[in-house]
Amino acid sequence: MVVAAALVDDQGRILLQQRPPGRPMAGLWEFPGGKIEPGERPEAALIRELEEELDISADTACLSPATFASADLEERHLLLLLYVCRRWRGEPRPLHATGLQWVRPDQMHDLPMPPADRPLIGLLDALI
Ligand SMILES: Nc1nc2c([nH]c(=O)n2[C@H]2C[C@H](O)[C@@H](COP(=O)(O)OP(=O)(O)OP(=O)(O)O)O2)c(=O)[nH]1
Repeated sequence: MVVAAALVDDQGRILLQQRPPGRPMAGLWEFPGGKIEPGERPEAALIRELEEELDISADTACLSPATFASADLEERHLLLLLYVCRRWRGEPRPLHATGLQWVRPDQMHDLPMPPADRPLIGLLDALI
């Protein structure tokens, strides 16, 4: 079970981060987030991941459940809960990622992204 955020800026662009070398799916552009730890609430996990990965602070009230992805991932099954977040404190910095970029949903079709993320693009386009 993974939580991830579509951080949306005032131009309707979404922040993607590039997975670093040496890890599964290296080089692919993903939504910031990560695994929920045992006993952790999903929103708390996402707030923690946003701090760890981007050095930003978000409040639970600003995390809107948007959609989810369900996909087979090698020997496991991935359930990815995607939240939309339009308000946070701080300027995102790539603490874990190779890079960051702000993109409109329609631009995501041209980016290498994890396969599970593909069905989320159209939904985000309609939501934002
Ligand atoms: N964060 C994120 N993970 C995604 C996306 N799409 C997708 O298939 N995944 C997969 C990749 C990984 O198998 C899993 C996330 O696990 P991860 O290893 O990146 O998470 P983590 O930050 O908790 O890392 P760690 O504890 O294993 O170091 O979800 C996405 O858009 N964002």
